[in-house]
Amino acid sequence: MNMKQLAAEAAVDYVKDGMKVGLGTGSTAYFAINKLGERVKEGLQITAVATSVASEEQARELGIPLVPFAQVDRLDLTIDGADELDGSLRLIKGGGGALLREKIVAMGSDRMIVVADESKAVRTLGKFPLPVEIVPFAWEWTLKDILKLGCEAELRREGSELYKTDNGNYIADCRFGAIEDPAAVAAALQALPGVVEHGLFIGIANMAIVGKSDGTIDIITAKEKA
Ligand SMILES: O=C(CO)[C@H](O)[C@H](O)COP(=O)(O)O
Repeated sequence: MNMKQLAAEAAVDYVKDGMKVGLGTGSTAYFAINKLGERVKEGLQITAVATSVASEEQARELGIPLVPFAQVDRLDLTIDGADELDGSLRLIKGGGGALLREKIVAMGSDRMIVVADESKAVRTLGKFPLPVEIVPFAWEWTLKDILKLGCEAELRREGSELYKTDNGNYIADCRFGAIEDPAAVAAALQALPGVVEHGLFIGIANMAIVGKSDGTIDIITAKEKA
């Protein structure tokens, strides 16, 4: 079994009858949603919300019951991937462009389980360019502000067009190099008016399940959320 699938399916074991579940986005979350679909067909009773149009479509095709946000206050558990994770369960997310919805859903969940293959586990965040969602209005100014924070950054493209998120915004992919102080970078980005959200997830994940090439998994846990 591939490492992403291994991690994703192990995470689905934590989903129990009656839970409200957040569905992540990306190729690892894909395996989790697929497994959840199988378990729903076998009788598992859950409701779910999705973090992207793609995950919503996948869930709908599999018959996973989706609920409008208006009908749910908090989720029990979100399962989502990551582009990088460190030993303190700090994450870089947004490689798939869904970071804003992913952060809203993860922060509205009692628990977040991150699923990843072993290539995502790093000592220091920052090799993967940090995705930052920015509004299209005056994006040139916002990009200049981001560059002043000491990174190299460029707007993500999709073919000849600028990439647009499910929310109609742009993504600036920012190369800070090794991010020694993720909280400081997060605060600096959040202070910029054109920044909608950044892909640093700090103090949000409770557990990571990492699939390894030898067919085993590593589990990294953090303190429960306050
Ligand atoms: O943050 C994400 C999407 O916005 C994904 O979780 C992240 O990019 C990991 O993706 P994959 O599981 O395909 O490697």
